[in-house]
Amino acid sequence: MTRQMALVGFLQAQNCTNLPSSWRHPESRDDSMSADYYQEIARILEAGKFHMAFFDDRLAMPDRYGNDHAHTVEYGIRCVKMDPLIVLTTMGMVTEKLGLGSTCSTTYYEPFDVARRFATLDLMSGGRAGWNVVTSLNDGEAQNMGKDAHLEHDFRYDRADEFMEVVLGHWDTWEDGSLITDKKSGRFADPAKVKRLDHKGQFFKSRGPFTVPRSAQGHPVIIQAGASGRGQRFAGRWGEVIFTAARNVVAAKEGYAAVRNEAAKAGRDPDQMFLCNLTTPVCGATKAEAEDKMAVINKLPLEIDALSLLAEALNYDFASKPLDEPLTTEELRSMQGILGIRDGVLKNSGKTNPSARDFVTFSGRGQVQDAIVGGPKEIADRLEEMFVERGCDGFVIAATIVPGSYADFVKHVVPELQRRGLFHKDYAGKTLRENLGLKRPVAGAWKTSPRAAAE
Ligand SMILES: Cc1cc2nc3c(=O)[nH]c(=O)nc-3n(C[C@H](O)[C@H](O)[C@H](O)COP(=O)(O)O)c2cc1C
Repeated sequence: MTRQMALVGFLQAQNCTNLPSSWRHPESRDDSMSADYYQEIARILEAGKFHMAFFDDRLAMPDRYGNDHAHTVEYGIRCVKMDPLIVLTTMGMVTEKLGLGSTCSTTYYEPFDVARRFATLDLMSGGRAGWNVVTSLNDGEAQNMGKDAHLEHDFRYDRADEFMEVVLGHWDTWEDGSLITDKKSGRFADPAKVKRLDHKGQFFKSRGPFTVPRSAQGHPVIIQAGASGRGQRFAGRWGEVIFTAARNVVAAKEGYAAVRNEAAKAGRDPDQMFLCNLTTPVCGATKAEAEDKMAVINKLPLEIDALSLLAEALNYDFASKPLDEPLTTEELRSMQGILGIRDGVLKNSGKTNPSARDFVTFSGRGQVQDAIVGGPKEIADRLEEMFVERGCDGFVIAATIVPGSYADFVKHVVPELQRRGLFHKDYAGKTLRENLGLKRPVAGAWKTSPRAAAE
C-alpha cells in the first residue's frame, strides 16, 4: 500500500490555542470552558478524517516571569489549563473513529493512576486512546504537585523508563480472553489469566492486580516527543507516535533518522512508529485570502506573551534584568526545560550572550512560529515535500484560532491531500491502532522481544 500521512490536531484544554493571544481574535469562540467548544472541534477533525485529537498538558500556569501570575491572568497567557482526559471524554462521546490523545506527566503522577485513567479512556472510547509520555518542565509544576523543585533532565527520563515498565506491566496483566461473564456458571473472569504485577524498582512500587481489563486495541498508543539525545533514546524505546518540532526539511530528516535509529537500537521495528512534525498552517481558499488572515493574526501577540512563555519553558526569570542587557554565560547555563529554545536563540542571533529581547525576537515564542500561509496548493506542497523527503510520517496541526483553523484546514487542505493520494479518504477501522496501521501489542512482548512485540 502507498505510504500515507497521519494527521493529529494539536489542542489545548485552555483559554487559547498554542498561540496565547488567539482568544483575542474576533472569530475565536469565547466559550473554551464548555464541552460544546471541544465537541465542535472533535466533529470537525473527524469530518476531516484526522487520526487523532491531541491535548498537551502542563500542571501550572506560566508565572515564572517576575515570579508572579498577574500578567498571565490579565492577558490570558494560557492561564486556564483544565484536565485534558475529562475534556477528551466529552469529545469521544460525539465521535466514533477519532483517536483521543493526551499528555500526562511521569514526574508528578503515580504509574498505577496513569495506567488506570488511560486504560479507562481506551475502554470508554472503544480503543481510541493515546498517552503522550512527558517528564514535565518547570518548578511551577513541581510546587503545585507537592515538590520544591523540578527534577534534573536526564534523571527524569531514567525515572520515566521505570514508569513505563510499571504502566505497560499493569496493562498486560489482564490477558486477552480473561473475561468470561457467564451468568449461568457465575464466573466473571478467569483468575489464571489475571496476574499481579508486584513491581518493586528503584523509583516505584506498585503491586496490582490492575483493575481495568485490556481494550479492543490492546492498550493505549504511546506518544512521545523527546528532542534531546536522552529524550530521543526514550522516544525510540517507547514511542509509537513521536512528535517533533523541526523547522525545516533538513532538520526534520536528521531528527527522523535519529529517532528511528534509537528505535532500532532498542530492538524495535522503526516502521511501527509515526513521526509527526508540528506545523501551523494558516489557510484559505486562495493564497491571498490566507495572507489576509495572517495579517490579522500577526497583530494579536504582545511582548509579554513571549516573555512569560520563555520564562516558563526555560524555567528562568527573564524579568530579573533589563530587556536589552546581555545574559551572562552562567545565566544561560542555568536554564532548564526546553533547552532547544535557548540553543536556537544562540544560533539564530549569532550572539554568545543574547538579551531577553533577543530571546523574544529569535525564539518566536508567543507568536505564530513558522506558519505555512497559503491556499490548498501551497500548503499541500509543503506538507508533501516534508513527508516524501522522509522528514516525518505525518503532522501535528496547530491552530491559530478555534475552530476556524481546523475548519479551514479540513475544507481546503484535506481534499487536496486526498486528491494527491497522500492522506486516507476514510478510516481503516475503529481503533486508533487500526487507523494508524499499528499492530495490536502482544501482552508482555515489549520486555522480551521488542521487535516482535506486536501481533
Ligand atoms: C507537539 C509537541 C507536544 C508537546 N506536548 C508537551 C506537553 O503537553 N507537556 C510537556 O511537558 N511537554 C510537551 N512537549 C515537550 C516534549 O515532551 C519534550 O520535553 C521537548 O520536546 C524537549 O525534549 P527533551 O525533553 O528531550 O529535552 C511537547 C513537544 C511537542 C513537539
